[in-house]
Amino acid sequence: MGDNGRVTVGIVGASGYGGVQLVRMLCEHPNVDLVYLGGDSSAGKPYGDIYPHLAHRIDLTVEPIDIDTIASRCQVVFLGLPNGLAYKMAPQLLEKGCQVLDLSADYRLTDLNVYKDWYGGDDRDDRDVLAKAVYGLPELYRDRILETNLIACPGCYTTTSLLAIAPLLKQGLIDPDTLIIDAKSGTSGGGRQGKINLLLAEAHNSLAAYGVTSHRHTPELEQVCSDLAGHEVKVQFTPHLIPMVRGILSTVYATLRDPGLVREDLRTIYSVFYQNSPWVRVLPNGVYPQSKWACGTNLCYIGLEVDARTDRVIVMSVTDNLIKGQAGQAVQCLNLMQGLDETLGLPKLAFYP
Ligand SMILES: NC(=O)C1=CN([C@@H]2O[C@H](COP(=O)(O)OP(=O)(O)OC[C@H]3O[C@@H](n4cnc5c(N)ncnc54)[C@H](OP(=O)(O)O)[C@@H]3O)[C@@H](O)[C@H]2O)C=CC1
Ligand SMILES: CC(=O)N[C@@H](CCC(=O)OP(=O)(O)O)C(=O)O
Repeated sequence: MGDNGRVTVGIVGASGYGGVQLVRMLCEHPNVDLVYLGGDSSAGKPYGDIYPHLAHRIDLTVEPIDIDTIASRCQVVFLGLPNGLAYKMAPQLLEKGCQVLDLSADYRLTDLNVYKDWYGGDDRDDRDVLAKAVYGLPELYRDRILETNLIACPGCYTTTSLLAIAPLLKQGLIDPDTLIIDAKSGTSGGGRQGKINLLLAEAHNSLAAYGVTSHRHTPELEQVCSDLAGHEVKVQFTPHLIPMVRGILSTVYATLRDPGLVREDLRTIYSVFYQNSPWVRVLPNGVYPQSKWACGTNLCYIGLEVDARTDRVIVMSVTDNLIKGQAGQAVQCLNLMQGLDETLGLPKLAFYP
């Protein structure tokens, strides 16, 4: 941050869903000067032509991606690009002194061989840079985020699910082998670029699982769950596409080690765990979260239940996949990296009732 208390920021991939949420929030951020928007097919277009509802607020044109230009103007750069592009840009930006927040998966997996198994990128060999990346989930890694210049922003399913699971694993309350994550996402989770399954005609009035046993968020979930548990954890993760635009509901099931625990106990444990986390709300007993409550906000709402008949805990967690699940969480990390209050510039109130 400059001596004037302001930070110059650029967004690469500004035309995408993550990009436009970043623009929306950073335009209103009290410490940010948005000075660069970059893109590929959108380069050369005034931003207000791509998103006319923002034309009155932002007067920038999307520029071709040029590292020297970006580094000469920006102290901080957000990369909102498809997987496999950030690792080709981030090392040069870091070298030139920028802080980088990558919204893609490129820096999330700490083992490059695991990354290559799930994402490809056989030419990739940037282990030194990868070693500097910090997983950008502030509720779990706040201290480390304060000390890095490279943030690997988590995926939307992983953010929502890990916030539901973390207290259980960190405190050894469940048998990790029994962990099942059943998650449901709106279609904006697939981004703005056309895909047949995301068409209204395909997704409307329908509900289906996909990536069963093979979704690429599985190794990301297992990496963080293993870190939290202190030993290797395998996760059964099943995502579903549901006919709505924004939001994720993640329902987590696991067997409790102590069958004597009741939901009041767990609620106390969760409330203490998240007492310094302004973006996590643990709901009162018997209240289960609805995805619309988080829509448009950086909040994650968590509801808890215990089934005394099966000795299982059931944790339900909701976020807006584009805000806490993506762009909002990145802004939360920016705030921490700049020594600012982590709530600055982030939406708190949902669109809906
Ligand atoms: N959508 C979601 O809910 C979440 C997404 N993510 C991740 O965040 C990242 C961005 O996602 P999202 O915003 O949904 O993506 P979108 O598909 O909406 O946007 C992609 C952006 O990348 C740019 N782009 C595409 N190809 C290239 C290229 N070859 N060179 C340069 N720029 C390119 C596009 O620019 P142009 O239009 O100019 O071509 C566009 O601005 C992805 O890695 C995604 O996996 C993470 C969490 C949640
Ligand atoms: C509904 C939908 O398609 N969702 C996306 C998840 C978006 C995301 O977080 O992807 P990254 O890990 O690549 O950043 C998917 O399942 O691929």
